[in-house]
Amino acid sequence: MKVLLCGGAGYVGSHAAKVLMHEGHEVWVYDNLSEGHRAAVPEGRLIEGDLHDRLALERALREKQIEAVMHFAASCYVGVSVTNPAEYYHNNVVGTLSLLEAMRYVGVKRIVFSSTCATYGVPDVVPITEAEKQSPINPYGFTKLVIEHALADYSHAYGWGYAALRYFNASGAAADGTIGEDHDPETHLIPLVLEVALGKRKNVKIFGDDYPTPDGTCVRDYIHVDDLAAAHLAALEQLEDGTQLKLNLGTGSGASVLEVIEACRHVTGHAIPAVVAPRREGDPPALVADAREANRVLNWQPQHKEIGSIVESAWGWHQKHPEGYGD
Ligand SMILES: O=c1ccn([C@@H]2O[C@H](COP(=O)(O)OP(=O)(O)O[C@H]3O[C@H](CO)[C@@H](O)[C@H](O)[C@H]3O)[C@@H](O)[C@H]2O)c(=O)[nH]1
Repeated sequence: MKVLLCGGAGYVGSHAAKVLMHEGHEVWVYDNLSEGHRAAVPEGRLIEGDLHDRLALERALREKQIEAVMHFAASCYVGVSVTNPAEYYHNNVVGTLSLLEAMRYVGVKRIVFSSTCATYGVPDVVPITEAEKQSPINPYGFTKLVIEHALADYSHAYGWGYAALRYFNASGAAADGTIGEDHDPETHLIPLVLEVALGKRKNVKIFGDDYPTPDGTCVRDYIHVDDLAAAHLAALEQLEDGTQLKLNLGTGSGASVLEVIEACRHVTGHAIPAVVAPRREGDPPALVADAREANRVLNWQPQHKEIGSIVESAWGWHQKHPEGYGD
């Protein structure tokens, strides 16, 4: 299938591109990437452009005869979304509507959308099923939920087939060490902890140790980025007119901030000093997926089930690329 990956030079998108190409799909990456991230895009597959440039998107869809879109491009920091919501509504809502309009004009009716467990807010029941109420507690989660609603409406009105994949915490790096996680600025826990191991930071801050969790620190469901990529492929292959998939992508088990730091100490052999800091605004105490629906519908199982193996793959990338993509 001919597939356009919006934001395909980013962390999850680049891993999905690799998996799709491996399975014989024709991949095009549409991205307004930074110089260094060119290394994350397969040779000759890049179309440079902005999500807000609807005409450029239409051109890409038409010229490459795209049959389906995967949409990864978004601002994705929970904390920043609280302090700078304007950026989040602009990029994640306005930008995505521009993409959906371009698809509508050109007649592309299949989309796999990167949604998030942040759409659930503070869940009533953990592990979280897809039946949980969606009541985000930060702007990031709201912007993703808005698009989930738009897709349901587009599917109903225009017959689109879509999958909203609610990622839990994407982590790890490709097994061959060629691509990995490099955000600017970096705010994600695992890369930050590994930067301490690399000597790039003095210590890691633990954002709150007084949460109602077993050790007082926040619990998250860390899912390997290659497992996310495999789920995208499976979802793409299921899309038909009117398909509506809303699925949690997680492993089904959680790790606390302290457990992640401990796993990093074990894998790297470094002491990794940690200091307790105040809670970060917008953080729910525990987010763990009930991923049985995705396992069933996509016939998909995560291969990495332990935080240790996820950290190992991330450490492989960080050791080889201490400056990330170098920009
Ligand atoms: O220096 C740090 C960074 C993070 N944390 C904690 O570590 C956990 C994980 O944080 P982070 O890696 O920033 O991920 P989340 O805030 O959980 O958000 C990620 O996971 C979401 C789903 O929950 C995705 O949708 C977002 O895109 C992605 O940023 C949270 O409890 C943070 O409070 C720290 O204690 N210290």
